[in-house]
Amino acid sequence: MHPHLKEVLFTREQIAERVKELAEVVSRDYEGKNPLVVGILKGSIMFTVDLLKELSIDAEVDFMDVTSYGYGISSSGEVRILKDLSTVAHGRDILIVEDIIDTGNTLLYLKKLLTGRQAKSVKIISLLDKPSGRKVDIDADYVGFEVPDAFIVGYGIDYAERYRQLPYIGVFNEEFLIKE
Ligand SMILES: O=P(O)(O)OC[C@H]1O[C@H](OP(=O)(O)OP(=O)(O)O)[C@H](O)[C@@H]1O
Ligand code: HPA
Ligand SMILES: [Mg+2]
Repeated sequence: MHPHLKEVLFTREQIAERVKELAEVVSRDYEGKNPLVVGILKGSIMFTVDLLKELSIDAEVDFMDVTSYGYGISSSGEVRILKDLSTVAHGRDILIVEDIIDTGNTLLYLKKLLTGRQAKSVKIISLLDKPSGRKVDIDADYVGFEVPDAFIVGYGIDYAERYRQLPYIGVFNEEFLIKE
């Protein structure tokens, strides 16, 4: 385990197994459709790629880069678009792929934005859900695991841009917070 982590919550193997299960459910639900799978950068990089590999249906992929945390461990509340979709959302079945829902600010913003562009449907899949963090009323349609009230890192998820490359998911040890 990385020395800046307090504990590992999900191993590489547990994540792979859960991603496979989620992909089976998604493939069943989108049978005969050609969804636009939208990975939200940067946190969902690993989940988006691993999920795509397990889908048994045709799908297209695109990415949006949005951010609201910057270098801290609490949401600024303001969601900023750093990169928009390259694909037209109008009329598409969109599946937003997130790594974690915490306050819900990011997903509420994205769901409103894409619904406003007249997507045919907008659903959300999030690998992790932290219900204790929620500040706005939004939930994912598909969730991999619930996580406790702690700052999570690994498998794409960062603190101050670090730890994204870890193949497992764990709790960040706040003794290693960067002090300004
Ligand atoms: O439910 P919320 O409180 O909005 O938090 C969830 C979002 O916050 C993180 O993104 P971040 O802004 O850190 O960008 P990043 O993915 O590039 O790290 C995470 O990847 C989610 O997108
Ligand atoms: O627990 C978290 N860890 C990392 N990034 C996050 N963004 C929202 N919640 C988290
Ligand atoms: Mg982040």
